[in-house]
Amino acid sequence: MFSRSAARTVSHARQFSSSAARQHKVAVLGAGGGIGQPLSMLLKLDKNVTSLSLYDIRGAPGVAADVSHIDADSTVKGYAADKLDEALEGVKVVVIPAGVPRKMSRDDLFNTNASIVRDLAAAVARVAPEAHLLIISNPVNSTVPIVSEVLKAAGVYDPRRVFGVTTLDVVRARRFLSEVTGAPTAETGVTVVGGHSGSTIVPLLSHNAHGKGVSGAAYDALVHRIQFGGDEVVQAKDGAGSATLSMAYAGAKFASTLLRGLNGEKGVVAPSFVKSDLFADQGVEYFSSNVELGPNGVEKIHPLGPLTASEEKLLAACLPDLKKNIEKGKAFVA
Ligand SMILES: NC(=O)C1=CN([C@@H]2O[C@H](COP(=O)(O)OP(=O)(O)OC[C@H]3O[C@@H](n4cnc5c(N)ncnc54)[C@H](O)[C@@H]3O)[C@@H](O)[C@H]2O)C=CC1
Ligand SMILES: O=C([O-])CC(=O)C(=O)O
Repeated sequence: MFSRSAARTVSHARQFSSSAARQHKVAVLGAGGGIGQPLSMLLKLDKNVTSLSLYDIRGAPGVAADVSHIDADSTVKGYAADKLDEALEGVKVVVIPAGVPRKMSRDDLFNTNASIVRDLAAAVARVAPEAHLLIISNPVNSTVPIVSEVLKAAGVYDPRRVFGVTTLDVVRARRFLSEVTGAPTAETGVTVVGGHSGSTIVPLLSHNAHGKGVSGAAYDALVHRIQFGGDEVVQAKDGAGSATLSMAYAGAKFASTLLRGLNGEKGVVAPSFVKSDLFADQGVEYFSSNVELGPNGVEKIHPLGPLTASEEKLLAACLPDLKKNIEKGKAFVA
Protein backbone atom coordinates (compact mmCIF):
# COMPACT_ATOMS: atom_id res chain seq x y z
CA MET A 1 0.00 0.00 0.00
CA PHE A 2 1.18 3.55 -0.78
CA SER A 3 1.34 6.11 1.98
CA ARG A 4 -0.59 9.28 1.18
CA SER A 5 2.59 11.24 0.43
CA ALA A 6 3.98 8.44 -1.78
CA ALA A 7 0.69 8.40 -3.68
CA ARG A 8 0.96 12.18 -4.08
CA THR A 9 4.51 11.82 -5.45
CA VAL A 10 3.36 9.21 -7.97
CA SER A 11 0.49 11.40 -9.04
CA HIS A 12 2.81 14.41 -9.45
CA ALA A 13 5.25 12.28 -11.46
CA ARG A 14 2.39 11.16 -13.70
CA GLN A 15 1.26 14.70 -14.21
CA PHE A 16 4.81 15.71 -15.02
CA SER A 17 5.42 12.90 -17.49
CA SER A 18 2.08 13.48 -19.21
CA SER A 19 2.73 17.22 -19.53
CA ALA A 20 6.27 16.44 -20.74
CA ALA A 21 4.67 14.49 -23.59
CA ARG A 22 2.60 17.51 -24.51
CA GLN A 23 5.13 20.06 -25.65
CA HIS A 24 3.36 22.18 -28.21
CA LYS A 25 4.64 25.44 -29.57
CA VAL A 26 1.78 27.42 -31.07
CA ALA A 27 2.09 30.53 -33.25
CA VAL A 28 -0.58 33.17 -33.84
CA LEU A 29 -0.07 35.19 -37.04
CA GLY A 30 -2.10 38.38 -36.74
CA ALA A 31 -1.78 38.38 -32.95
CA GLY A 32 -2.16 42.15 -32.67
CA GLY A 33 -5.69 42.22 -34.11
CA GLY A 34 -9.21 42.12 -32.76
CA ILE A 35 -9.24 38.33 -32.83
CA GLY A 36 -5.51 37.82 -32.35
CA GLN A 37 -5.29 39.50 -28.95
CA PRO A 38 -8.02 37.63 -27.06
CA LEU A 39 -7.12 34.43 -28.94
CA SER A 40 -3.52 34.76 -27.72
CA MET A 41 -4.80 35.25 -24.18
CA LEU A 42 -6.99 32.14 -24.35
CA LEU A 43 -4.16 30.06 -25.82
CA LYS A 44 -1.92 31.21 -22.98
CA LEU A 45 -4.45 29.59 -20.63
CA ASP A 46 -4.46 26.26 -22.53
CA LYS A 47 -2.49 23.69 -20.58
CA ASN A 48 -1.42 21.92 -23.79
CA VAL A 49 0.33 25.03 -25.08
CA THR A 50 3.85 25.22 -23.71
CA SER A 51 5.16 28.03 -25.86
CA LEU A 52 3.32 30.81 -27.63
CA SER A 53 4.81 32.72 -30.53
CA LEU A 54 2.94 35.94 -31.37
CA TYR A 55 3.50 37.62 -34.74
CA ASP A 56 1.91 40.61 -36.46
CA ILE A 57 3.04 43.36 -38.77
CA ARG A 58 2.00 45.70 -35.92
CA GLY A 59 2.08 45.42 -32.17
CA ALA A 60 2.85 41.77 -31.43
CA PRO A 61 5.71 42.41 -28.96
CA GLY A 62 3.37 44.55 -26.86
CA VAL A 63 0.61 41.94 -26.89
CA ALA A 64 3.19 39.28 -25.97
CA ALA A 65 4.57 41.29 -23.04
CA ASP A 66 1.03 41.78 -21.75
CA VAL A 67 -0.12 38.16 -22.19
CA SER A 68 3.16 36.81 -20.76
CA HIS A 69 2.26 38.12 -17.29
CA ILE A 70 -0.66 35.71 -17.00
CA ASP A 71 0.20 33.08 -14.40
CA ALA A 72 0.09 30.01 -16.64
CA ASP A 73 3.23 27.90 -17.25
CA SER A 74 3.68 28.56 -20.98
CA THR A 75 6.26 30.99 -22.30
CA VAL A 76 5.27 33.82 -24.66
CA LYS A 77 7.36 35.73 -27.18
CA GLY A 78 6.36 38.51 -29.55
CA TYR A 79 7.85 39.08 -32.99
CA ALA A 80 7.89 42.29 -35.01
CA ALA A 81 7.07 42.56 -38.73
CA ASP A 82 10.52 41.50 -39.99
CA LYS A 83 10.74 38.45 -37.71
CA LEU A 84 8.23 36.08 -39.30
CA ASP A 85 10.69 33.23 -39.87
CA GLU A 86 11.90 33.40 -36.27
CA ALA A 87 8.32 33.37 -35.03
CA LEU A 88 7.69 30.13 -36.91
CA GLU A 89 10.74 28.18 -35.78
CA GLY A 90 9.76 24.86 -34.19
CA VAL A 91 6.02 25.52 -34.15
CA LYS A 92 3.59 22.60 -34.20
CA VAL A 93 0.39 24.60 -34.72
CA VAL A 94 -0.03 27.91 -36.57
CA VAL A 95 -3.27 29.85 -36.14
CA ILE A 96 -3.88 32.57 -38.75
CA PRO A 97 -6.31 35.41 -38.00
CA ALA A 98 -4.23 37.90 -40.06
CA GLY A 99 -6.03 40.12 -42.53
CA VAL A 100 -8.81 42.66 -42.74
CA PRO A 101 -12.33 42.20 -41.37
CA ARG A 102 -15.22 42.94 -43.71
CA LYS A 103 -17.50 45.89 -44.18
CA MET A 104 -19.84 44.19 -46.68
CA SER A 105 -19.66 40.60 -47.92
CA ARG A 106 -16.89 38.22 -46.89
CA ASP A 107 -15.91 37.93 -50.52
CA ASP A 108 -14.95 41.65 -50.50
CA LEU A 109 -11.99 40.67 -48.38
CA PHE A 110 -10.67 38.36 -51.02
CA ASN A 111 -8.20 40.68 -52.70
CA THR A 112 -6.51 41.86 -49.51
CA ASN A 113 -6.58 38.66 -47.52
CA ALA A 114 -5.69 36.28 -50.34
CA SER A 115 -2.20 37.68 -50.65
CA ILE A 116 -1.68 38.00 -46.89
CA VAL A 117 -2.60 34.36 -46.37
CA ARG A 118 -0.60 33.21 -49.41
CA ASP A 119 2.57 34.89 -48.12
CA LEU A 120 2.14 33.60 -44.57
CA ALA A 121 1.56 30.06 -45.88
CA ALA A 122 4.74 30.31 -47.96
CA ALA A 123 6.69 31.20 -44.81
CA VAL A 124 5.16 28.26 -42.93
CA ALA A 125 6.09 25.95 -45.84
CA ARG A 126 9.68 27.18 -45.63
CA VAL A 127 10.23 27.26 -41.86
CA ALA A 128 7.69 24.89 -40.28
CA PRO A 129 6.61 22.53 -43.09
CA GLU A 130 5.12 20.01 -40.67
CA ALA A 131 2.97 22.48 -38.78
CA HIS A 132 -0.80 22.20 -38.56
CA LEU A 133 -2.44 25.32 -40.01
CA LEU A 134 -5.67 26.74 -38.64
CA ILE A 135 -7.07 29.36 -41.00
CA ILE A 136 -9.41 31.98 -39.56
CA SER A 137 -8.83 34.73 -42.15
CA ASN A 138 -11.81 35.23 -44.46
CA PRO A 139 -13.12 34.23 -46.86
CA VAL A 140 -12.33 30.83 -45.33
CA ASN A 141 -13.94 29.01 -48.30
CA SER A 142 -11.17 30.50 -50.48
CA THR A 143 -8.27 31.04 -48.05
CA VAL A 144 -8.05 27.32 -47.20
CA PRO A 145 -7.61 26.37 -50.89
CA ILE A 146 -5.05 29.19 -51.21
CA VAL A 147 -2.98 27.86 -48.31
CA SER A 148 -3.25 24.32 -49.66
CA GLU A 149 -2.09 25.34 -53.14
CA VAL A 150 0.90 27.21 -51.68
CA LEU A 151 1.92 24.18 -49.62
CA LYS A 152 1.48 21.94 -52.68
CA ALA A 153 3.72 24.18 -54.78
CA ALA A 154 6.34 24.01 -52.02
CA GLY A 155 6.06 20.20 -51.96
CA VAL A 156 5.01 20.04 -48.30
CA TYR A 157 1.22 19.67 -48.52
CA ASP A 158 -0.42 17.21 -46.18
CA PRO A 159 -4.21 17.65 -46.31
CA ARG A 160 -4.49 16.24 -42.79
CA ARG A 161 -2.82 19.37 -41.45
CA VAL A 162 -4.81 22.22 -43.03
CA PHE A 163 -8.00 23.37 -41.30
CA GLY A 164 -10.49 26.13 -41.98
CA VAL A 165 -11.86 27.24 -38.63
CA THR A 166 -15.65 27.02 -38.87
CA THR A 167 -16.14 26.58 -35.13
CA LEU A 168 -17.89 29.94 -34.73
CA ASP A 169 -20.80 28.59 -36.79
CA VAL A 170 -21.04 25.65 -34.41
CA VAL A 171 -20.79 27.92 -31.36
CA ARG A 172 -23.54 30.17 -32.73
CA ALA A 173 -25.78 27.23 -33.67
CA ARG A 174 -25.54 25.87 -30.13
CA ARG A 175 -26.31 29.24 -28.57
CA PHE A 176 -29.12 30.21 -30.95
CA LEU A 177 -30.84 26.81 -30.64
CA SER A 178 -30.68 27.20 -26.87
CA GLU A 179 -32.32 30.64 -27.17
CA VAL A 180 -35.11 29.25 -29.34
CA THR A 181 -35.88 26.15 -27.27
CA GLY A 182 -34.91 27.25 -23.77
CA ALA A 183 -32.74 24.11 -23.44
CA PRO A 184 -29.33 24.58 -21.80
CA THR A 185 -26.41 24.97 -24.22
CA ALA A 186 -24.96 21.71 -22.85
CA GLU A 187 -27.81 19.99 -24.70
CA THR A 188 -27.95 22.03 -27.91
CA GLY A 189 -24.77 20.98 -29.74
CA VAL A 190 -25.39 21.19 -33.50
CA THR A 191 -23.21 19.89 -36.31
CA VAL A 192 -22.74 22.57 -38.96
CA VAL A 193 -21.39 21.47 -42.33
CA GLY A 194 -20.45 23.03 -45.67
CA GLY A 195 -18.40 26.21 -45.66
CA HIS A 196 -18.17 29.49 -43.79
CA SER A 197 -20.37 32.11 -45.42
CA GLY A 198 -24.10 32.60 -45.88
CA SER A 199 -25.72 29.86 -47.91
CA THR A 200 -22.67 27.60 -47.63
CA ILE A 201 -23.28 27.26 -43.87
CA VAL A 202 -25.55 24.22 -43.38
CA PRO A 203 -26.74 23.48 -39.83
CA LEU A 204 -27.95 19.93 -39.27
CA LEU A 205 -30.54 20.77 -36.64
CA SER A 206 -32.29 17.42 -37.05
CA HIS A 207 -29.27 15.71 -35.46
CA ASN A 208 -30.03 17.37 -32.13
CA ALA A 209 -32.92 16.21 -29.95
CA HIS A 210 -34.06 19.83 -29.37
CA GLY A 211 -33.28 20.98 -32.91
CA LYS A 212 -35.42 18.23 -34.35
CA GLY A 213 -38.51 19.84 -32.84
CA VAL A 214 -37.99 23.25 -34.46
CA SER A 215 -40.11 23.62 -37.60
CA GLY A 216 -41.87 26.04 -39.96
CA ALA A 217 -41.07 29.74 -39.67
CA ALA A 218 -39.07 29.18 -36.47
CA TYR A 219 -36.84 26.70 -38.34
CA ASP A 220 -36.31 29.09 -41.26
CA ALA A 221 -35.48 31.96 -38.90
CA LEU A 222 -33.04 29.85 -36.91
CA VAL A 223 -31.24 28.60 -40.02
CA HIS A 224 -31.02 32.15 -41.34
CA ARG A 225 -29.62 33.41 -38.04
CA ILE A 226 -26.93 30.69 -38.01
CA GLN A 227 -26.01 31.35 -41.65
CA PHE A 228 -25.86 35.11 -41.24
CA GLY A 229 -24.78 35.42 -37.59
CA GLY A 230 -21.66 37.27 -38.71
CA ASP A 231 -23.84 40.03 -40.21
CA GLU A 232 -25.48 40.70 -36.85
CA VAL A 233 -22.10 41.54 -35.37
CA VAL A 234 -20.91 43.52 -38.39
CA GLN A 235 -24.07 45.66 -38.24
CA ALA A 236 -23.96 46.11 -34.46
CA LYS A 237 -20.28 47.15 -34.62
CA ASP A 238 -21.31 49.70 -37.23
CA GLY A 239 -18.14 49.94 -39.26
CA ALA A 240 -15.73 48.93 -36.49
CA GLY A 241 -15.22 45.37 -37.76
CA SER A 242 -16.69 41.92 -37.32
CA ALA A 243 -16.83 39.25 -34.61
CA THR A 244 -13.65 39.17 -32.56
CA LEU A 245 -14.39 37.95 -29.03
CA SER A 246 -16.72 35.08 -29.97
CA MET A 247 -14.26 34.21 -32.76
CA ALA A 248 -11.30 34.19 -30.38
CA TYR A 249 -13.30 31.85 -28.14
CA ALA A 250 -14.15 29.62 -31.12
CA GLY A 251 -10.56 29.64 -32.44
CA ALA A 252 -9.13 28.72 -29.03
CA LYS A 253 -11.76 26.01 -28.68
CA PHE A 254 -10.81 24.42 -31.99
CA ALA A 255 -7.05 24.75 -31.31
CA SER A 256 -7.53 23.12 -27.92
CA THR A 257 -9.52 20.25 -29.50
CA LEU A 258 -6.80 19.72 -32.11
CA LEU A 259 -4.08 19.67 -29.43
CA ARG A 260 -5.98 16.95 -27.56
CA GLY A 261 -6.04 14.91 -30.77
CA LEU A 262 -2.35 15.55 -31.41
CA ASN A 263 -1.67 14.26 -27.89
CA GLY A 264 -3.23 10.94 -28.87
CA GLU A 265 -6.53 11.34 -27.04
CA LYS A 266 -9.11 9.05 -28.64
CA GLY A 267 -12.53 10.02 -29.99
CA VAL A 268 -11.74 13.72 -30.50
CA VAL A 269 -14.23 14.94 -33.11
CA ALA A 270 -14.97 18.49 -34.30
CA PRO A 271 -16.25 20.06 -37.50
CA SER A 272 -13.65 21.73 -39.67
CA PHE A 273 -13.33 22.86 -43.30
CA VAL A 274 -10.81 20.40 -44.74
CA LYS A 275 -9.86 18.62 -47.95
CA SER A 276 -12.66 16.12 -48.22
CA ASP A 277 -13.94 13.35 -50.46
CA LEU A 278 -17.56 13.78 -49.33
CA PHE A 279 -18.58 15.87 -52.36
CA ALA A 280 -15.43 15.62 -54.49
CA ASP A 281 -17.49 13.84 -57.16
CA GLN A 282 -19.44 17.10 -57.54
CA GLY A 283 -16.23 19.11 -57.83
CA VAL A 284 -16.28 20.36 -54.21
CA GLU A 285 -12.78 19.59 -52.94
CA TYR A 286 -13.05 21.09 -49.47
CA PHE A 287 -15.96 20.69 -47.10
CA SER A 288 -16.62 21.21 -43.44
CA SER A 289 -17.96 18.24 -41.54
CA ASN A 290 -17.16 16.35 -38.36
CA VAL A 291 -13.60 15.13 -38.50
CA GLU A 292 -11.76 12.89 -36.10
CA LEU A 293 -8.54 14.50 -34.90
CA GLY A 294 -5.46 12.49 -33.95
CA PRO A 295 -1.66 12.64 -33.84
CA ASN A 296 -1.49 13.36 -37.60
CA GLY A 297 -4.31 15.91 -37.67
CA VAL A 298 -7.36 14.73 -39.63
CA GLU A 299 -7.56 10.96 -39.08
CA LYS A 300 -11.05 10.38 -40.43
CA ILE A 301 -13.82 12.37 -42.10
CA HIS A 302 -17.25 11.40 -40.84
CA PRO A 303 -20.17 11.06 -43.25
CA LEU A 304 -22.97 13.58 -42.80
CA GLY A 305 -25.54 11.02 -41.66
CA PRO A 306 -29.24 11.20 -42.46
CA LEU A 307 -30.58 14.56 -43.67
CA THR A 308 -34.13 15.89 -43.67
CA ALA A 309 -35.66 17.25 -46.88
CA SER A 310 -34.96 20.82 -45.61
CA GLU A 311 -31.32 19.98 -44.95
CA GLU A 312 -30.99 18.37 -48.40
CA LYS A 313 -32.27 21.65 -49.83
CA LEU A 314 -29.75 23.69 -47.84
CA LEU A 315 -26.98 21.38 -48.99
CA ALA A 316 -28.07 21.69 -52.62
CA ALA A 317 -27.83 25.50 -52.31
CA CYS A 318 -24.45 25.29 -50.55
CA LEU A 319 -22.52 23.12 -52.98
CA PRO A 320 -22.42 25.34 -56.13
CA ASP A 321 -21.51 28.46 -54.11
CA LEU A 322 -18.85 26.61 -52.20
CA LYS A 323 -17.40 25.20 -55.42
CA LYS A 324 -17.08 28.73 -56.84
CA ASN A 325 -15.38 30.04 -53.68
CA ILE A 326 -12.91 27.14 -53.73
CA GLU A 327 -12.13 27.62 -57.42
CA LYS A 328 -11.53 31.33 -56.85
CA GLY A 329 -8.95 30.50 -54.17
CA LYS A 330 -7.20 27.94 -56.34
CA ALA A 331 -7.16 30.27 -59.34
CA PHE A 332 -5.54 33.01 -57.25
CA VAL A 333 -2.49 30.86 -56.59
CA ALA A 334 -2.37 29.37 -60.10
N1 LIG B 1 -13.33 32.11 -39.53
C1 LIG B 1 -14.21 32.84 -38.88
O1 LIG B 1 -15.22 32.32 -38.39
C2 LIG B 1 -14.01 34.31 -38.71
C3 LIG B 1 -13.03 34.96 -39.43
N2 LIG B 1 -12.80 36.29 -39.26
C4 LIG B 1 -11.75 36.91 -40.06
O2 LIG B 1 -10.56 37.04 -39.30
C5 LIG B 1 -9.74 38.07 -39.87
C6 LIG B 1 -9.20 38.99 -38.82
O3 LIG B 1 -10.24 39.72 -38.21
P1 LIG B 1 -9.94 40.79 -37.05
O4 LIG B 1 -9.01 40.24 -36.05
O5 LIG B 1 -11.24 41.32 -36.62
O6 LIG B 1 -9.17 41.91 -37.89
P2 LIG B 1 -8.16 43.03 -37.34
O7 LIG B 1 -7.97 44.01 -38.41
O8 LIG B 1 -8.59 43.51 -36.00
O9 LIG B 1 -6.81 42.21 -37.12
C7 LIG B 1 -6.08 41.67 -38.18
C8 LIG B 1 -4.62 41.71 -37.80
O10 LIG B 1 -3.90 41.13 -38.89
C9 LIG B 1 -2.68 41.84 -38.98
N3 LIG B 1 -2.06 41.62 -40.27
C10 LIG B 1 -2.35 42.16 -41.47
N4 LIG B 1 -1.50 41.70 -42.40
C11 LIG B 1 -0.68 40.83 -41.78
C12 LIG B 1 0.40 40.03 -42.19
N5 LIG B 1 0.84 40.02 -43.47
N6 LIG B 1 1.04 39.27 -41.26
C13 LIG B 1 0.63 39.26 -39.98
N7 LIG B 1 -0.38 40.02 -39.52
C14 LIG B 1 -1.02 40.77 -40.41
C15 LIG B 1 -3.08 43.28 -38.74
O11 LIG B 1 -1.95 44.09 -38.40
C16 LIG B 1 -4.08 43.15 -37.61
O12 LIG B 1 -3.46 43.23 -36.35
C17 LIG B 1 -10.64 38.76 -40.90
O13 LIG B 1 -10.31 38.28 -42.18
C18 LIG B 1 -12.03 38.32 -40.52
O14 LIG B 1 -12.93 38.35 -41.58
C19 LIG B 1 -13.53 37.02 -38.35
C20 LIG B 1 -14.51 36.41 -37.59
C21 LIG B 1 -14.86 35.02 -37.77
O1 LIG C 1 -18.90 38.00 -40.59
C1 LIG C 1 -17.68 38.15 -40.73
O2 LIG C 1 -17.13 38.76 -41.64
C2 LIG C 1 -16.79 37.51 -39.73
C3 LIG C 1 -17.13 36.10 -39.69
O3 LIG C 1 -16.68 35.30 -40.49
C4 LIG C 1 -18.17 35.69 -38.75
O4 LIG C 1 -18.52 36.46 -37.83
O5 LIG C 1 -18.66 34.58 -38.91
